[in-house]
Amino acid sequence: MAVAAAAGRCVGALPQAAASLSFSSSVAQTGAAAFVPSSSPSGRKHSSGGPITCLRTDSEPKSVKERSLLDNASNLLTNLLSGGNLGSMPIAEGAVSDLFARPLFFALYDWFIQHGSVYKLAFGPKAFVVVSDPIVARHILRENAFGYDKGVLADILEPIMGKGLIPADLETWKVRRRAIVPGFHSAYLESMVEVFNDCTERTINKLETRLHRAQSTGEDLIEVEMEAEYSNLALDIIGISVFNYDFGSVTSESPVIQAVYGTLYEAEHRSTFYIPYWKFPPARWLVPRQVKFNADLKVINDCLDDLIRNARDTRQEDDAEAMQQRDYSKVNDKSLLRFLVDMRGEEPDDKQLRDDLMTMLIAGHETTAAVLTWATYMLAQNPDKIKKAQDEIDSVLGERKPTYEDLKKLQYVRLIVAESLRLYPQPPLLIRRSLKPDKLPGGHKGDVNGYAIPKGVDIFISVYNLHRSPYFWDEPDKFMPERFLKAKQSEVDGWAGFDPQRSQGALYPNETIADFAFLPFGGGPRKCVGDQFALMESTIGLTRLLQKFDVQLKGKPEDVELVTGATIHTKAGLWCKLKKRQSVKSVSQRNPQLSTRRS
Ligand code: HEM
Repeated sequence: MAVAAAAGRCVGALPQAAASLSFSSSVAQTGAAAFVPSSSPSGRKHSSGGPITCLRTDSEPKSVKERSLLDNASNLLTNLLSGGNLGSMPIAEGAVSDLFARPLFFALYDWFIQHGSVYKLAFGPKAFVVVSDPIVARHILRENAFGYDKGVLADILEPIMGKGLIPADLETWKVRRRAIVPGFHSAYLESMVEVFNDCTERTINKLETRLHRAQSTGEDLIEVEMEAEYSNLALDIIGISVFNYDFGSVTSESPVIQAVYGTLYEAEHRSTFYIPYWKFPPARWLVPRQVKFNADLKVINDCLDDLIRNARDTRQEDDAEAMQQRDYSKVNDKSLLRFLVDMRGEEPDDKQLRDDLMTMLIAGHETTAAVLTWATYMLAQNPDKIKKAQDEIDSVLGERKPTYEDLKKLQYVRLIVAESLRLYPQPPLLIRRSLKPDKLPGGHKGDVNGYAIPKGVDIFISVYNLHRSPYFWDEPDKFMPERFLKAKQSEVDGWAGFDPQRSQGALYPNETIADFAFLPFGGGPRKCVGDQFALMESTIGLTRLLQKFDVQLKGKPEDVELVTGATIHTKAGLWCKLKKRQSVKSVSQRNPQLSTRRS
């Protein structure tokens, strides 16, 4: 199933009709979308050992002189209605028309370089603050985490995820987070390796079967749309591991799978559309896509309700600690749903459980598919990195599948996943709204007195800007998984620098190591609950692919267009050429350098 294409994913560029109707609320809406930088903003050159390719951009930011009446009117309105300046905070008075000519993400990066790490976006009557600095991000996400909620994002996601962790209000969040986090215990994660391997095996088998068929007609390669393959793989994994339901989407199609993709598509549409017309009750019956969305939601909810009922009927109540000690190799249903239902002392109602499952389905699916897609995209442009990863895989695994212990040794593959998340963070923006007045630190090159923030201000932490910041990364646009092996001294007051020693044994260079300059899974109390899970499944997916195949892009890197919803993905899929790898080297032929380094 060509998911991306079939779903007709929406594009970062915003609908013109909507744009002309209402600009003001649009930024709020689009804030939830991750705006994607295309090629090089402000003439900035992307380099990655090969080009880093993004959307083609057909226009440059407008100078003040070139702004239209609409641009000027919008900026005036902003200053009048949002109280003008937020103290000394720089204002990015962009041209409204810029937004419609190119993805906003470009503009957010340009303004970051122009105005600094914290600036106000002067579009429409509401104030939006864009943060591209680790010191400020650390304040919002960790030091004053409970001074903020999810704001716009929660508004958009609530109809789909209800009171699931992502959009949940603080009270609900505290209760559910306390219940869900213990579910990702080490015995569970270890047992999931088998699920990751089994699901990946289906994808590999499918590709090998296609390749054999091609070989019988004299071809030595196949062309595969990898984004769709990864999307199916991630869906199968999340179904089995979270609620013990096998979508079987790698090999088949079903109404439930269609409904899941339909719902994901709608979530994305809502995050990129200007006017929340779906809040207008008759839209439910009058707008065909809303009719379809509600039908899709019913299919999924019915399916989840069945699974919840079944789990309740077979409940075996136990303490969380006792469940964490279970011998998971003997447990039949290892899913998170089983854990949540069996746990003594937690009695969530069916609606809450359904919201939790739906949240995890959405949070854990597209993100993983996206990181695998961009890792493949970057690797395909860097054959030397493929070779290095394959040497590591051969050395650690030979031809067998990875175990939990092996994952620790597959360091280079894990760093490829991390580096792909640095260049293509999923989601590229974290969204918050201040619940009370706050004072943000000035951050690097900002006001030493900081910035006062009134209650109700919407904040976008641009993870994309953070991850590509020239102030915190050397050669920020270059694909260099090796970068994470070296410590980086800080030259910035208030930032502790990058130091792998700070979190020894971590599966990936986390926010502690990078002191919030690298936030692949967020940071603070609302950090991703599935970070280890996601890192492990992505590492296994990539390892198995590289173990079996050599990968090239089908077309030119620059032809792969980026679009965004909640994640950065491709407009027309990631078409690759897969060739069978020559058989794996024997142990004695392993790359001596690699063996030496490991010993
Ligand atoms: C590569 C894959 C993934 C990436 C890049 C990713 C990224 C993130 C990020 C950045 C956040 C923080 C959002 C914020 O602060 O606003 C988050 C939250 C979350 N993620 Fe993930 N995630 C991934 C996979 C998963 C998986 C596999 C699951 C579940 C099985 C999951 C479940 C969640 C949940 C429930 C939250 C909300 C946590 C809370 O608010 O307490 N994610 N994720």
